Amino acid sequence: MKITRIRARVFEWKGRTVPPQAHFCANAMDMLWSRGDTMGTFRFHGWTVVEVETDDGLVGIGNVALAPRIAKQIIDQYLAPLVIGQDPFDYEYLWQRMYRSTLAWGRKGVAMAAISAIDIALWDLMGKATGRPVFKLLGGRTKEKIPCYASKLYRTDLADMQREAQSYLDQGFSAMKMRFGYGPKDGPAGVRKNLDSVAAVREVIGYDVDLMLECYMGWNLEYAKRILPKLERYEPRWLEEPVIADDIDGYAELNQLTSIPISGGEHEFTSYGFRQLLDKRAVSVIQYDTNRVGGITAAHKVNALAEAYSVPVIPHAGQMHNYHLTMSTLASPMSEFFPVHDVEVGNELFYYIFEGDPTPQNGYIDLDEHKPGLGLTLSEKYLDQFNIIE
Ligand SMILES: O=C(O)[C@H](O)[C@H](O)[C@@H](O)CO
Ligand SMILES: [Mg+2]
Repeated sequence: MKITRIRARVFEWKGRTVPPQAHFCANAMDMLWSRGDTMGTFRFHGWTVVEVETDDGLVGIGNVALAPRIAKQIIDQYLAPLVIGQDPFDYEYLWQRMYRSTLAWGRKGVAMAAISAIDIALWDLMGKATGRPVFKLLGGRTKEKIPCYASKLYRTDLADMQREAQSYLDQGFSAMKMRFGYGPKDGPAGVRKNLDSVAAVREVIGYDVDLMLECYMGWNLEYAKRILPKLERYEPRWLEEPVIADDIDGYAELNQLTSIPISGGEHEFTSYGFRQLLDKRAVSVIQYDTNRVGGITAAHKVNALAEAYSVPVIPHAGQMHNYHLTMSTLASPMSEFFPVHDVEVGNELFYYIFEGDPTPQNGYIDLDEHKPGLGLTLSEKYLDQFNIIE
């Protein structure tokens, strides 16, 4: 089988979106003196869909959500020429070819996200060519079904957050993740508001349900050191991205500070990046996203590393490209799940572009072992609500 074409299209949402609310999620831009919508630069209202076509008519599907227009340019101008004419089963060679040819400016960020999209498509192709789901090519079924945690609970009015938390309990979830809305710039009053939001959710869900806390890089080391001890009483499953991804020593200091596990990795790339996090004991939970980290080829390597360090892998975002990694290794105990709702931050846009993602039943999802490849198709339902850039 030979690759004949790489088609990268940018899907830009033009449909209705939920207007941003102040303080709905702390983030790295909050550190800067700016007013208005600081989450604006962290919206995923565009997504690049990659289709790898072959000479026997099979088409593999990959995706990338980080800087989709730039990712498309990198794919079209640099990566496609490296893989066209090649055999998708030479995926390690092709991964090295894409990685080493862009090392001078790639390695992390959008170049690695672009490589991820092509790599995911290669694995989809290998599954389709062998008639097996991708997880059966990686390690097979390690779980009867995959536990998942409901992930939204953006910082809004506490009563609304309590109603949302209750709705996840009613759907059978026994784990959920909430977002903090305040950080260093908001002072002691912001600390109080952060603590009040955790108390409010705990009041509804009790302590027999896992609660994860998301900072999305919106704090700094000094602030995190002050608030962490105050959070211990709420027994969080983990505290996520308290500092920026480059502050690995800050992560390591926080991870040793209290009983609260520190998680991260959705903004880290390749097995080299995760080796650093693991060697420094910087995280107690690894959260790469397969459409960023280097695709399935890189994620599979990180899973092996994590297993050797006994650090669990709970990939960012759920979505099919991550579910196959979780199903195929004991190192990954569960998945994130973004509830389906109107387009807001944009993580949920995945459901408007693709069909095939499993719907949770009572807090679990399962993968169909009779569906070859990733098990995704492009949805026709919302095409009129996208501008598509060929
Ligand atoms: O862990 C997550 O789900 C991410 O940090 C979210 O995608 C981010 O958008 C903040 O909610
Ligand atoms: Mg996160």
